[in-house]
Amino acid sequence: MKDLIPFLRLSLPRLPWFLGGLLLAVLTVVAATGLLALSGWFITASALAGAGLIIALDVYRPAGGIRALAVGRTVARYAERIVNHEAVLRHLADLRSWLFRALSPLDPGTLARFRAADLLQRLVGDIDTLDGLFLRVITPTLTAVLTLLGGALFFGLLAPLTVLWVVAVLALAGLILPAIAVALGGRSGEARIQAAAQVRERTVEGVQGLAELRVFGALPRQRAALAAAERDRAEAEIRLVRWGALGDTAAMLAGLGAVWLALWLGVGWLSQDLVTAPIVVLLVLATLGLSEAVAMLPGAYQRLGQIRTAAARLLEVAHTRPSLPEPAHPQRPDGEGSLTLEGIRLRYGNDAPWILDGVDLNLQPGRSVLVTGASGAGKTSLTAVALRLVAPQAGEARVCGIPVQSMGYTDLYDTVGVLGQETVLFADTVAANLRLARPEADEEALREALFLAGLDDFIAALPQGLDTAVGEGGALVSGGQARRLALARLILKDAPVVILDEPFRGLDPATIERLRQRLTPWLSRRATLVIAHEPAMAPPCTAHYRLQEGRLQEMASS
Ligand SMILES: Nc1ncnc2c1ncn2[C@@H]1O[C@H](COP(=O)(O)OP(=O)(O)OP(=O)(O)O)[C@@H](O)[C@H]1O
Repeated sequence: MKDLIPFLRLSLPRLPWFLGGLLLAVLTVVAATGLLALSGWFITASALAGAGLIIALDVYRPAGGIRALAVGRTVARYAERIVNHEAVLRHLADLRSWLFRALSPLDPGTLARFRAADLLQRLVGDIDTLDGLFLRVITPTLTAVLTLLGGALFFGLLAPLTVLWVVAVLALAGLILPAIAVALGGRSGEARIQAAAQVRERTVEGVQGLAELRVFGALPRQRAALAAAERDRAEAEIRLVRWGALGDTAAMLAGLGAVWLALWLGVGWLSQDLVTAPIVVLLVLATLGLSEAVAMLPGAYQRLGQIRTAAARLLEVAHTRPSLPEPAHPQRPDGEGSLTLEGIRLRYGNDAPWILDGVDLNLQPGRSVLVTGASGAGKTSLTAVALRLVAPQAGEARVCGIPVQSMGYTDLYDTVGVLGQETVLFADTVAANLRLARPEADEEALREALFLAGLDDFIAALPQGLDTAVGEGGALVSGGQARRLALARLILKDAPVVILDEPFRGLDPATIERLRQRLTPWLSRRATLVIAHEPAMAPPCTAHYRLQEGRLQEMASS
């Protein structure tokens, strides 16, 4: 149950909404019960008055009460639905931004522990499951407790105290049945959540890799795996529904038991002249109304298993810490941008070979260094050290003279601009994708950046120009254009230190030559590290090193 406590704490900002919803839920049950009881009392009293057994009967007040309760019940039910759903939807939105905030500082290595589709399931499906915590568990439980207490008070005032046995039967059913429901539904609920995650993973991967699956004839296997995951989910769901139906039946039987008890007690008191016949009918029907509050509980608690599993899955993400957390007292960079690496030694695992084995590098404003090397030589790992995405076993990376581990991520990424191997374009316009780097950039700044990235002609030829949509991941532009859009975005950022990892990958020689010329003046004002397989695939640099066996060998410098 302790997995649910953080979510109760997170719901506190929405407490007024939840309390309002609870109040309305109680009002709904009270109005429904009151309507049933008062109608029964009124019909019985009227019948007795008709038979001459009651001499004077005020018909106006009970009739008015019945009308008020009938209208009140409908209005309260409607308002309860609106308020409770508003409360839960706001709370779920809070949870999504809470989880996203927990995810955002995670470095790629830590994030890679979760599969993308699984994260999506946690952000969407698991958070949605938590709506049951308030709508189905907490609010109905408190409603049942409050209405039973109210019922006990009301019964106690009207009839001998032995009537409390009736409430006790309902309260006992409200305790025992949910406990049984939790025990029976727990495993199925957990299985349902795991199976739903499987279904989402298979579906997302299947859609993402559709072309590959089709080309390699693997679609039938993917379909079979998806069908198996769907079967598991359906089986878990059916088990849950079965237990739910059983719980509902048990709750109904307990309610009927309480009604029979009320009738039995009432008839006994009637024969002793302790109560009148209309009051007996009122007690019996009020018991029937109160049993409704208990009837909701088994079904709700039988879903608690999946709510708990979803909560645990969310906490797993929320408790994940980046392997290189933010420093407690970050140092702010000032002065000119520079990047230095000193004695860097890096390997991925204790027994793994050294990828970087004593790397020194010094980048000052106006100095650009090209690092070439074979595939797998460790070039990208070098940039990862500079960006504090991995921690080297020895040595230190400094930006503006400050060790990168002492800098906050925001300051680090404000100072060091990166064009990584993989860049992401959002399903938005060219302008919006560029303004990600500088939201306040005017059109002239956007066009200047596009010119430096060699995209001016391309954009000028588009009917919608800067407002052209690029599609998800840049699907509506070519690979080379997408890469240059990412380059233009980096240029717009105007960071004093720049890392370009294979900036000209996928470009033709003529475009490369144009970019080399345009980028040279821009790069000359900053400290630049360029990674490429060969010098022809990089802008002109002041020094050229080759990364081999974990060390940098100087090839040329000017
Ligand atoms: N997160 C990681 N965990 C384990 N090994 C890794 C990780 N990242 C890189 N490696 C390994 O480190 C070595 C260097 O990888 P890196 O990506 O730095 O090479 P690269 O020179 O950039 O290669 P390429 O030119 O092909 O991009 C490779 O053998 C790679 O498998």
